[in-house]
Amino acid sequence: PLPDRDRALGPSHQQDQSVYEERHLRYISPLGKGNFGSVELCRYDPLGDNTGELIAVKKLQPNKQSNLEDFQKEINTIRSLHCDYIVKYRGVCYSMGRLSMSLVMEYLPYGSLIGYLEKNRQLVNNRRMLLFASQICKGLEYLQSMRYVHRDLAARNILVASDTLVKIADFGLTKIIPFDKEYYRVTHPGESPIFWYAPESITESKFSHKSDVWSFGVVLHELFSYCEHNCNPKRLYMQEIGNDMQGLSISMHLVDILKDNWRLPAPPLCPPRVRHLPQPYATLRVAGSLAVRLLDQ
Ligand SMILES: C=CCCn1cc(-c2nc(Nc3ccc(C4CCNCC4)cc3)nc3[nH]ccc23)cn1
Repeated sequence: PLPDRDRALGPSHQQDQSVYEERHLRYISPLGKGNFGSVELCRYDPLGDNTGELIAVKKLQPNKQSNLEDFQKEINTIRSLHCDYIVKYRGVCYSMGRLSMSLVMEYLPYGSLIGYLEKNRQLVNNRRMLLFASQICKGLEYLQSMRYVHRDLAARNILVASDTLVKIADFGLTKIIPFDKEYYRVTHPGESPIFWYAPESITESKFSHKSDVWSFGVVLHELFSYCEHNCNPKRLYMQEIGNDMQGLSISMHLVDILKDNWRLPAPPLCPPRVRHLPQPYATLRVAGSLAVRLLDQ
């Protein structure tokens, strides 16, 4: 491609580009589905010569129960986040005469952590796994410093920027904790990823920094299971709950076994020093420093 100086949009202009014109957006391929929308790979090519940058564009799913208001909250959330371990906001693209809008983000070439671990299992050793875990910790710690609760932390929502960098993505369920409280209570649980939820999130719809730390624990399990689909959290919990549903809802069965202190079994390949992490670490700072200390061993 042309050297930066010859491109109409210099790197600095591209960096703080905030409005993308739909007419210069070239659709390339689908990237995935998130909360409230689908994400596509596009090239923003104002010169029309294929030298434009690759971007990830999240479009609002028109039919789903989501609405433009929630999507705008998601855009405001991601726009306010500036952290190496959180996917970067690039701007917005209006269409249908500002009636509809899309969220433009940096494109992370390696995709979600699930696909990456399944494909690169040999490449990723425990040291690399702990590096990823410490990066997710740092991203979550930054979110906590901004009084955000992510509420949907799971390997499917972690993206891989390179062989040594992962980032937290998809802020569709993220909420700000009110200044006078320690938690956020959700009114409409919607389609909840209950197998990543802390007990109080299931029983009282309460979400806090501590419930995000619980979900981080489930992500650690996914990491050290290499995201193998036959030992993902949902499958392991459903096996433990058994098929004797006795009419009780799955979430009530799940809360029962958690209250009986049943926990996801440590993955077979999980190194002993990670297996016996002190339970439960109260804050991410502890979790993060644990991961870093384990790295240095
Ligand atoms: C967060 C999860 C829910 C929503 N979501 C977000 C994205 C997303 N993806 C990517 N890159 C990407 C790169 C390659 C592949 C491929 C596809 C074909 N098969 C192999 C893997 C997939 C994704 N960059 C992004 N930037 C901002 C968002 C975003 C995708 N889904």
